Amino acid sequence: MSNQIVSAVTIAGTDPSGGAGIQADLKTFQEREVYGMSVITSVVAQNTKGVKAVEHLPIDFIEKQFDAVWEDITPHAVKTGMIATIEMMELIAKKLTNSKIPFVIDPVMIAKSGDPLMEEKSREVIRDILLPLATVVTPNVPEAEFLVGFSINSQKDTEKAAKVLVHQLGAKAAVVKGGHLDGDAKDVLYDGAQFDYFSTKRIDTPHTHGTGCTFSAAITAELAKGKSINEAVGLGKEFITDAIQHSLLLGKGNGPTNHWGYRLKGLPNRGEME
Ligand SMILES: Nc1ncnc2c1ncn2[C@@H]1O[C@H](COP(=O)(O)OP(=O)(O)OP(=O)(O)O)[C@@H](O)[C@H]1O
Ligand SMILES: Cc1ncc(COP(=O)(O)O)c(N)n1
Repeated sequence: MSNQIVSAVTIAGTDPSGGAGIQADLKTFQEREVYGMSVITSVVAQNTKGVKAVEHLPIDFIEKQFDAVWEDITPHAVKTGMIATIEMMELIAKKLTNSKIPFVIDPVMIAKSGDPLMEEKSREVIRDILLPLATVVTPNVPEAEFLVGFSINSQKDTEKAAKVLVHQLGAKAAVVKGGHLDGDAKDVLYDGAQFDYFSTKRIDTPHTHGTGCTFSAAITAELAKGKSINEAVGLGKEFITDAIQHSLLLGKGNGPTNHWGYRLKGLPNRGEME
């Protein structure tokens, strides 16, 4: 194995309580042995109970962070999470249009707490200007429904949505996550040629704050290492499952996942130990 250091950057909002956003992404990169960097779009006062306030950083300052990373340490992959405004999306499109590195888009729209994280008028813009640049887009069901314009109630709908995300909206591959559907936690990957299914038993827990961020960051880290899309999604799925299985029982609301959960594989979780 070469000793080249693999790096990745996340462009997203913050979570001072550590479970979602930039903080979850950086913890995930670290656990995957990828050097993590970040460009902050919005500072969010939030915790496991919900969002209290949001401040967007000025566009020129977001651009300065972007340039500070890229002029110094070229990342091997990039992901976006919370991008609230049209101006932010236009900046990211300008910066990544000719980029050759894998680009994972987690099209974060509404937090699990129900608080909006993307302005409503921006939703069409992420679809129109960023999706065509994506190596992988990872919507949950409500986000996919908005992007494709029809409701998703079955696996057939999920597959149809994944095809639209690729063939009509221009992503190279799409993972439509089943976290919000009933039954097993089944995610559908479509890469333009075939479907692959990543399914686990649903873990009965309220502690799923930041699951989407963590999953997409793990996929980004594996793409940064040169893994194929299929391998990266499979490894990301294992990582998020262990992180949910061994969640830390922290906070007064929907608690965070455990980014070192994979190291506890096979051991009793904290709930079972009490
Ligand atoms: N209770 C659960 N048990 C097992 N896996 C789950 C559970 N909830 C979510 N997942 C998995 O976690 C990953 C993230 O999916 P989810 O649908 O929760 O994303 P999300 O809604 O975008 O997350 P968030 O907005 O909280 O960051 C997917 O692989 C999904 O299948
Ligand atoms: C900055 C930021 N990005 C993403 C999420 C989504 O996570 P969740 O839906 O679990 O609240 C979040 N809460 N905050």
